[in-house]
Amino acid sequence: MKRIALLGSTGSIGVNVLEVVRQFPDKYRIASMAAGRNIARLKEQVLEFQPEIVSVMDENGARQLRESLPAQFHDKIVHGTGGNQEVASFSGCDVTVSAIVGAAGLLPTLAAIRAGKPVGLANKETLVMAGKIVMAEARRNGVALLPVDSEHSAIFQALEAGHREDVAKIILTASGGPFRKKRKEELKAVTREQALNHPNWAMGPKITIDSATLMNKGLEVIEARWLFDMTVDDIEVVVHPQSVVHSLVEYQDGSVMAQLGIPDMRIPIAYALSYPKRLPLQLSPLKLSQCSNLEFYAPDYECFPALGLAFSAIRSGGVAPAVLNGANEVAVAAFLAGRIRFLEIAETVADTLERVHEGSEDSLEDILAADARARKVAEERIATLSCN
Ligand SMILES: NC(=O)C1=CN([C@@H]2O[C@H](COP(=O)(O)OP(=O)(O)OC[C@H]3O[C@@H](n4cnc5c(N)ncnc54)[C@H](OP(=O)(O)O)[C@@H]3O)[C@@H](O)[C@H]2O)C=CC1
Ligand SMILES: CC(=O)[C@@H](O)[C@H](O)COP(=O)(O)O
Ligand SMILES: [Mn+2]
Repeated sequence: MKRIALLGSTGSIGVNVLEVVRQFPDKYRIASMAAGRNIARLKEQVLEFQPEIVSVMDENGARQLRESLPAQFHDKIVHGTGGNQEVASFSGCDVTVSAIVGAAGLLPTLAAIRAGKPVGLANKETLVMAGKIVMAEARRNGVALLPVDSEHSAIFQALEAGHREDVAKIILTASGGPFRKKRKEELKAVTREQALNHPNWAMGPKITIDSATLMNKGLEVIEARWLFDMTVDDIEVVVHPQSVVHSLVEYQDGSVMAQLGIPDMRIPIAYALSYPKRLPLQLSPLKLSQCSNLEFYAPDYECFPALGLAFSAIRSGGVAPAVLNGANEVAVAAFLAGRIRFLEIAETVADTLERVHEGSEDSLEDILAADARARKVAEERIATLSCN
C-alpha cells in the first residue's frame, strides 16, 4: 500500500489523482491532503478519503472546514504555507504529489524533498522558479522527482529506451492552444472564454491561459532543462495540434523515441505513482487508424512571444525564470479578471523582465524576493493599462 500526500486535491490534477486512487484502493491511500479555497469540495474529499492531516489556504477556510466536518477531523486541520509543508512532508506518507498551482507549490515541494519523500511533480512552477536548488536538494536527499506533466512523463519514458549520453535532443510538443490559427492582429480582441477553451485538455484556468499564450510551453522548456539536465539549445518545441504524441527524445544515431496516448492526465499520474510498473487503467485505447492526420510544425514566436521570453529567461539564468513566472501569474490573474487584454499578458512579462534582475539562482531567499518584486512591478504596470 502506497500512502500519498496530495497537494492541490481540489484542482484538476488533484481530482484525477483521486480517480486513480479510487480505482486502485488496494494499492493507494490518501494519507494527507491540501487545498486552497474550495471548502465544499475538500469536505467531500476528506469524508471519502479520511486523510490524517488536511490543510487549507487560510485560517478562515480552516474554521469553515472544521464547522462542516464531524469532530473526529477537527484537530487534523491545519492551514497556510506551514500547513501545506506539514501535509507535504507528513511522516505517514510514502510519496507526495505536488499539484498546487503556481509559486505556492514551491515551498511544500521542497519540504517533501527535504523529508526524503519521492515527488510526483505536476507543479512545474517549482522547477521554473528554483530548478537548480530543487534538483540539488533532490540529489542530496536521494529523492526521485517523477514527472506528472504529460510532456515530461513522455520524455521520462522515452529516455528509458537509451543511454543518457546518447541523447541528442528533447522535442516538446505543444498543442498550440485555442488560438494557433490566429494572426497577431486577431489576438488583440480574443476573450477570456475563448482563451479558456483548450482544444484537447480540461485543466485549471491558469495553465489553460498559459497554453493559449504558449507560456505553458515556455515553462515546460525550463522544467525539462532542470528535470533532465539538458542545455536549453538541445530542447526544441514543435506544435502538434492533436496532442497524441506527448513528446519525443532524439538519440545521436537518429532514432527518435516518442510516447503516444489519448490526452488523459490519469496516464502520466498513474505512471508517476506506479513507476516502474504500469497500472491497468482501462481507458479508451488510442486508435491510430483514427489519427490519420498528425501534424507537426514550428511555433510562431511573433504571435506567441511568451515562448521566446521563457527561452530568454532560462538563457539569462539567475532569477530571470522566477521573475518570468511571478509576472506571468499576476498577468494571467489580471486577464482572467478582465483587467487586461490577451496580448498584454506577454507584454507585462516582458516589461517586468526588463525591470527586475537582482539575485542569484543559488539562493532561495533571492528567488522569493525576486518573485515578490516581479509581482509588484507587474501589478503596477497592469494598473496603468487601458482596460482597468
Ligand atoms: N491540469 C492539468 O492537466 C495539468 C496541470 N499541470 C500543473 O499542475 C498544477 C495544478 O494545475 P491544475 O490542477 O490544472 O490547477 P487547478 O487550478 O485546477 O488546481 C489548483 C489546486 O491548487 C490549490 N491551491 C491553490 N493555491 C493554493 C495554496 N496557496 N495552498 C493550497 N492549495 C492551493 C487549489 O485549491 P482550491 O481549488 O481549493 O482553491 C487547487 O486544489 C499547475 O502547476 C499546472 O501547471 C501540469 C500538467 C497538466
Ligand atoms: C496536459 C499537460 O501536460 C498540459 O501541460 C498540456 O500540455 C497543455 O497543452 P499545451 O500543449 O497546449 O500547452
Ligand atoms: Mn504539459
